[in-house]
Amino acid sequence: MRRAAANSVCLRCVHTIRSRPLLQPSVIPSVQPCLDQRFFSQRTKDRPSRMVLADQVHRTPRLSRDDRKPHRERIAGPFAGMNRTVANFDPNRASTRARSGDRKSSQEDGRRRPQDDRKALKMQRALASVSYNKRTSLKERMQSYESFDQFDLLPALKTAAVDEVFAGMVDIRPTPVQRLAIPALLGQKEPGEKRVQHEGQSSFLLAAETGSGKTLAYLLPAIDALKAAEAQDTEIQAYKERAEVEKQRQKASDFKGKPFEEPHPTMARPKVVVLVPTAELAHQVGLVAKKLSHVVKFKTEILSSNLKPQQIQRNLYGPKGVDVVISTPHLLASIADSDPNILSRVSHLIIDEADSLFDRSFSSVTSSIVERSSPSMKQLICCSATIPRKLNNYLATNYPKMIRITTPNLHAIPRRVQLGVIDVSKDPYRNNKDLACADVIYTIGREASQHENMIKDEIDVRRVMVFVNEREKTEQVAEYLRSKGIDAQALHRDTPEKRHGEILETFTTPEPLRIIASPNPSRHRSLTNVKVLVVTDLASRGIDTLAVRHVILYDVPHTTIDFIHRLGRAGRMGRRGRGIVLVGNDDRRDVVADVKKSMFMGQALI
Ligand SMILES: Nc1ncnc2c1ncn2[C@@H]1O[C@H](COP(=O)(O)OP(=O)(O)OP(=O)(O)O)[C@@H](O)[C@H]1O
Repeated sequence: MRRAAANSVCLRCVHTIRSRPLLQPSVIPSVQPCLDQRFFSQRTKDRPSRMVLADQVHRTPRLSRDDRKPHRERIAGPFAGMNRTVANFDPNRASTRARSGDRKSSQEDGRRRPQDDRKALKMQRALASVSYNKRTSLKERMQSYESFDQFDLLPALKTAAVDEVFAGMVDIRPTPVQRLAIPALLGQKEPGEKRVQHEGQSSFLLAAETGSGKTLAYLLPAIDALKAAEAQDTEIQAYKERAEVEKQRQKASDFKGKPFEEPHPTMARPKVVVLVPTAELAHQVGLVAKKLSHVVKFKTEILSSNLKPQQIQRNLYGPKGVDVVISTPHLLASIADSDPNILSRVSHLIIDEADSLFDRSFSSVTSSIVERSSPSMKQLICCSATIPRKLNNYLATNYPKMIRITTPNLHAIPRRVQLGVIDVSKDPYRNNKDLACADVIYTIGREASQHENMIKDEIDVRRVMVFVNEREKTEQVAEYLRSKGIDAQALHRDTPEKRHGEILETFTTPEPLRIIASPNPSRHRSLTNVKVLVVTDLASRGIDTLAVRHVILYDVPHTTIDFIHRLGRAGRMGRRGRGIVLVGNDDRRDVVADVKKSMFMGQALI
């Protein structure tokens, strides 16, 4: 039977022959010249008795001309053109100067970089630049710290990070910003070495790409310093001793006195203060701090405008004291107005999203907190994924000795995030951005259902964020999407604060989201496997949307800074992501083209 089957094999089809490894050419009487002769000659010569592992797995096989075309290019729709191996920007857009510069540089000096022709971005000049030499030298420095064990942190703090923050994760290594920042903030020179204590005040800038683990990079050394100071604080030690004596006394069966109610010396006097621009971010950073405090004992309070004044009062002035406060600047400044001593013990002041907090709407209030904390402050840490030129100049003027820690990929959107551009002025959208947006979301849903992960009757749900420039637009777009059967919610500053956390939770939880597949799909058109959040920049900064793979930029962002933060909600912590920009007639196509080009080249935005 096998012989008969072998004779009938189409000899042009190598796959068929390969899929029958027992088939030998000797049993095929009519071997045609179109067969891959090497395949057969090798098999007859060596006749391996068992399968052997390929030794050229690292090499991409040479493909035939047709196969070389990337898969994405062949599909129509919003994702067409992604995953390219060549850039699809127009080479004619390069300025004549840049083109001649290119030629000259390649002729005269092969090592010289070609001229940067991203004209539209140059006009904006929003971001401060970091030289490429600096970026390369950083890469070398980062190699040295390969595990959290090499940091001179309290052992309990390392355990807390691994067991609580990274619970369930394997092969945990510090991220680039953690490799650079943790030793610098600790005062540690080499891996495994003990730190050198610095006297006086020092300031740091932590600048690293979105989703790169900046929160732990500043929290771990700050908590470490907090615990070290606590161990040396005679007032706190004396309090602990009194509390212990009282505890033993109360354990006695004949105890009749009052319980120990002496307020802790740290009551309303935190040592670590983290300032963030939004209540949502305060909550997120607070959760990380609370996870650490499960192992290393310290008290964290999250102050946000969601809380009633009585609650804030109770939390800050509770008898157990407070070590770490995470707050928005306005709220903390208003508390400091009524209790000027609240900032009197601050040793570590961290300004997360520093470019926002030193921007117009926040700068005076942020500066007032810096000033009030200054007498006791040991470290001022400014942290951001984007350093605008304005902030750069401000810091250079006010903190000339600031230690600047920047990662090699600062201001670059990771290459694992792909950018697709849809021209909504063309068919089939004809300037209907809403329709284009719904179409993209349906494509995401369809694509997901093609490799659906069906567990019992459940299906995986994709989470998509849609960014708009104006808050009115969030409701409008969400309503349109809902009318098309898409599960969309809007979030903006006027959304009741209590609902913010609830709405965001779907997008911030890293757990896979599954829903029960309906056995009788509704006759109305509806998309069940995608959840959409239409939002303004309220959710573009810091919010850790690990599960989001798709970001739709409904409006073209005003600056490269907004591009970085909005696209930064996808592709976090080494994951892959996709951004889709909807470009209309009134939008800056040149800016979008430059951003796309930069992303393709892996260059920093400027
Ligand atoms: N060393 C690590 N290994 C794996 N995951 C990590 C590591 N450090 C942090 N993470 C996780 O990475 C995610 C992103 O971290 P984080 O929110 O600190 O990023 P970020 O740099 O502050 O981003 P953004 O600029 O957007 O605010 C979090 O879920 C965090 O738990």
